[in-house]
Amino acid sequence: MIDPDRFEYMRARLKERVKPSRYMHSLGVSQTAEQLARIYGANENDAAVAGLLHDWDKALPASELKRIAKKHHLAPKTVRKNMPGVLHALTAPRSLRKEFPELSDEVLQAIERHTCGADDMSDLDMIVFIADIIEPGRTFADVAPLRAAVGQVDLDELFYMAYKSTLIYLLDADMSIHPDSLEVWNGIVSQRAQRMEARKSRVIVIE
Ligand SMILES: Nc1ncnc2c1ncn2[C@@H]1O[C@H](COP(=O)(O)OP(=O)(O)O)[C@@H](O)[C@H]1O
Repeated sequence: MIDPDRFEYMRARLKERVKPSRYMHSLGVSQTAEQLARIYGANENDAAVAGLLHDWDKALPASELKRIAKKHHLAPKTVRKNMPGVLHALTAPRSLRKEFPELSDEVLQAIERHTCGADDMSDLDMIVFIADIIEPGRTFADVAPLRAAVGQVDLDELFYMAYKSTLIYLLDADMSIHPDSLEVWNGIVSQRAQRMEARKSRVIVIE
């Protein structure tokens, strides 16, 4: 359980660090992640904190993000050069660990994975990833079906929908895609196929 005063302190520190619109987005992600955690049975405090701090390094200049990523081997050269937008997620755990030593590995991992995901996402990882996309301030064209699916589909399915919409967005915008994302996507679709298959065989048994 996080101490409310500590949460307030984190909020205040974030407010000093990012621009107002990013701060509002972070509050939205925090609240949405907390709601998702309540609905899907994850730790609500962890979700609120990870959501709040997920964009901690977002305001750092690209040159600084690239320097940190290079120094600590966080991303290959092609990612540092062509997709600097993903670097803030990879660098944040390092600075957050120094700033707030009480943050758990689970929370830091969810922050690290909020942009590109990973092939073994925890429930908390998925919750923060999804909350980043559907928080109330987001106005993407295809955000409505994602919001409508909350609580109607299981968390894996919601993550599948959110990841797919991110990839479609990147393709539509002619943006580079992190090379690991294809592997993540392949894992998502193969696990989904297995879930569908398992569901089908359960239905046959009942019939
Ligand atoms: N898998 C990916 N490969 C490359 N770029 C990505 C990927 N996912 C997101 N991005 C880009 O990285 C940037 C930061 O992503 P993110 O932190 O999720 O979004 P935002 O800054 O809107 O909160 C965005 O410009 C986004 O388009």
